[in-house]
Amino acid sequence: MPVEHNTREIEDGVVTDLSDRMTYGGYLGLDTLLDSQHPKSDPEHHDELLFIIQHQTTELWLKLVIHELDDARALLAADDLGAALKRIARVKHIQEVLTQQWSVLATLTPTEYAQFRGSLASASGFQSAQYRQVEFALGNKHAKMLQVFESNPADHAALEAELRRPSLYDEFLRHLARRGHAVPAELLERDVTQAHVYTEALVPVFQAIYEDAGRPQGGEDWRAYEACEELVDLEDNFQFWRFRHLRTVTRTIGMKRGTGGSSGVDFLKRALELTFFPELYVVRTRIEG
Ligand code: HEM
Ligand SMILES: N[C@@H](CC(=O)c1ccccc1NC=O)C(=O)O
Repeated sequence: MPVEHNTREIEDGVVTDLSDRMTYGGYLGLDTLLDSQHPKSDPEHHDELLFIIQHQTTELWLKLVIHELDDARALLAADDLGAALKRIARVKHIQEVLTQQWSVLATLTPTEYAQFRGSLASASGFQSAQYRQVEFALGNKHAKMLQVFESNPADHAALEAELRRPSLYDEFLRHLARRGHAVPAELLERDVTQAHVYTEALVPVFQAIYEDAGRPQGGEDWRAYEACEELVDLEDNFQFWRFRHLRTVTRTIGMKRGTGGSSGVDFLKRALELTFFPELYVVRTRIEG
C-alpha cells in the first residue's frame, strides 16, 4: 500500500499492548539512563546538558571498549588471534566515533563554558576511572593514578585489579612467544603493574614479522603482521582523541588551570608523549626494502 497523506499506516501486527511485556525502554533501562542528567548551574545554563551528555556518551563507549579489550586479552591468552583482532577492530571504530564527537562539544564557546564552569567545582575528566582503565589495559600503568579514586572504593578496586592484570600488549607478546617468536624473557616475566617501557630487543621480532609479510607469497605470519598494524591503529586513534581533547581545551579555557588542579593545557600536552607500543613505531625506522 502506498503512503497516503505522508502518513504511514501502522500494520495490524504491531504490538501495542505492552503491559507486562518486554519493552524498548525497559530492556534498555532508559528510566535510569535518561534520568541521569543533572545540571548543577542555577539557573540552569542551556549548554550544560551538552557538556553532560558529551561526557556520558564517552563513558558509555568506554564501557564497551573495556568489555572488548577484556575479551581480546582472553582470546589472545587462548591463542585465538583472529577473534582477538575482531574485538580490536570494534574498539578502533569506537575510538573513531569518540574522536569525531569532539566537533559537537566544539560548538560550546569559551564564554558559554565560563558561565557554568564554576558549577563543576573540582570535578574533572582526570577522575574518569574508565579512561584510566583503558590506559592501563593498553599497558600505560601508573599506580599513583589510583590515589584520585580513594574516595570511591568500587572504582579504586576495579583500577587496582586492572593494574595487576597483563595488558593487551603483554598478552600479545606472550602469544607471539608461544608461536615461536624470540620475545625477550624480560618482557614475558615483567612486573605488569609498571608501565611498559621501550625494549630494544623486541624490535628485531617485529622486524622479522614485517619483512616476512612483505614477501611475494605473503608471510607465514600474516596474522601476526595484521595484529601489529591493528595495534598501531589503536595507539594512533588514542593519540588522535588526546589531541582533539587538547585542542578543545585550548580553545575553550586557554591557559587556565584545570578544575582537577593541573596546569591544564601543558599537562595534557605531556600525555601526547606517552606511548603504548613503542617498538611497533621504532620498527618502521629499521624496515629495509
Ligand atoms: C570544554 C571541555 C573540556 C575541558 C575544558 C577539559 C579540560 C580538561 C583539563 C584542564 C584537564 C586536565 C586535568 C585538570 O586539571 O582538570 C582534563 C583532563 C581530562 N579530561 Fe577533559 N576537558 C573537557 C572535556 C572533556 C571530555 C568531553 C572528556 C570525555 C570524557 C574529557 C576527559 C578528560 C580526561 C580523561 C582527562 C584526563 C587526561 C589525562 O590524564 O591525560 N574531557 N580536561
Ligand atoms: N577540567 C575541566 C572541567 C571538565 O572538563 C570536566 C568537569 C567535570 C566533568 C568532566 C570534565 N571533563 C574533562 O575534564 C576544566 O578545567 O574546565
